[in-house]
Amino acid sequence: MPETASARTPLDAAGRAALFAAVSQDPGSAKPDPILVVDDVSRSFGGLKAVDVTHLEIQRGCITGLIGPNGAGKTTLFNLLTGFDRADTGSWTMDGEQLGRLHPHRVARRGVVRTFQLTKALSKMTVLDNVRLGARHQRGERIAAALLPWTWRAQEREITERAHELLARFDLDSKAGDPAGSLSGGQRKLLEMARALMTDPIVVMLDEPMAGVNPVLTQNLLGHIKSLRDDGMTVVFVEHDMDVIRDISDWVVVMAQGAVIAEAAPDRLSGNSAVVDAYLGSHHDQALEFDEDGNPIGATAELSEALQEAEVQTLEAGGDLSDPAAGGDLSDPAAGGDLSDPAAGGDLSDPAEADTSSTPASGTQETS
Ligand SMILES: Nc1ncnc2c1ncn2[C@@H]1O[C@H](COP(=O)(O)OP(=O)(O)OP(=O)(O)O)[C@@H](O)[C@H]1O
Repeated sequence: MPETASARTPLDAAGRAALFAAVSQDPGSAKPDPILVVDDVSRSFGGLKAVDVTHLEIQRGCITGLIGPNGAGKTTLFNLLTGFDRADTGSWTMDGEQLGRLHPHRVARRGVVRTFQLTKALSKMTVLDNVRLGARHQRGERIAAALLPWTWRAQEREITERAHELLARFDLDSKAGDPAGSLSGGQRKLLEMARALMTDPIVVMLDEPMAGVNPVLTQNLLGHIKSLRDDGMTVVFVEHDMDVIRDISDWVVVMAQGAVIAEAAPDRLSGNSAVVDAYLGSHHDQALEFDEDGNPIGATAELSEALQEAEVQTLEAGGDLSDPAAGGDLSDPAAGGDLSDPAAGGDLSDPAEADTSSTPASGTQETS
């Protein structure tokens, strides 16, 4: 049996920062105490190599954010590591033990669980039963146990008690008897987390836990994710919102086109040229998108955020944004800045050289 997460002492913020102080930003960088280690994992769909990760180490007891443009391979990597899909090549270990090619419930028994981008709550089943389902295959598979009613009855009782505890933890206890389909999007995310915790996991992988969640519940969810780390668990999560990434990640891994292309502490991300290149590269032929108030949305928001960060870092580093002739206004899409040619506006991959100052509108909103 794996060591349970609750048996481990969590690190405080200073301890976590110290852990990463000497870690390099190179893709695949070594961590002081990796819990998950991935080697040469690849997965293709037809001619498309969705995942092609040479080496990746996930630090124990911390929150690692996994970011990357749409289609970068983040969900596919989650699927591979948790047994929901089969890798073409490669291996990965948890605490030195091979996890590759195990079925999801066996991966869960080794202590690695995941949640899904689209929540899988069975809508007609009660909230309580959905959480109880998380305990499937936990211990009840053994034939001897199944033949002894008092054994499984005791186990059923334990499972129900644990499910109630978790529902209380995630503020869902009052909904225990309701059909899961009646929950809001955010409450379903909480339900997913409660279900994932039924096996007392060591590593929790959350696929876009904030997607579709209203801002009030987002804060609540963030608190819950931090509490997993406080309980000694290792968390890996996929997220698009950079504010969320900065708020809760101890370390960030960046994927693009299937590969890990960079790693960094969250406050160093925007200064990483590979990261800015990946976002620019992936969006160069997409139309920019704004809501009716002119605020960037979707991929455009990610791009805008990366560029604004580059701008801030340039200023902090004593750079000069004052020469309008040198570049378009990349921080204010409403001004009609042309993102098509980074070279024309200074090198955005290098904040020290970037010039993101204002110019008159050029009129285009295409990045191609
Ligand atoms: N079952 C599948 N069949 C065919 N192609 C797939 C399949 N699953 C994923 N892909 C493709 O693999 C690539 C990586 O997809 P994946 O969903 O892992 O990316 P992602 O980084 O999670 O993207 P997003 O942020 O949009 O969720 C994409 O081009 C996707 O279309």
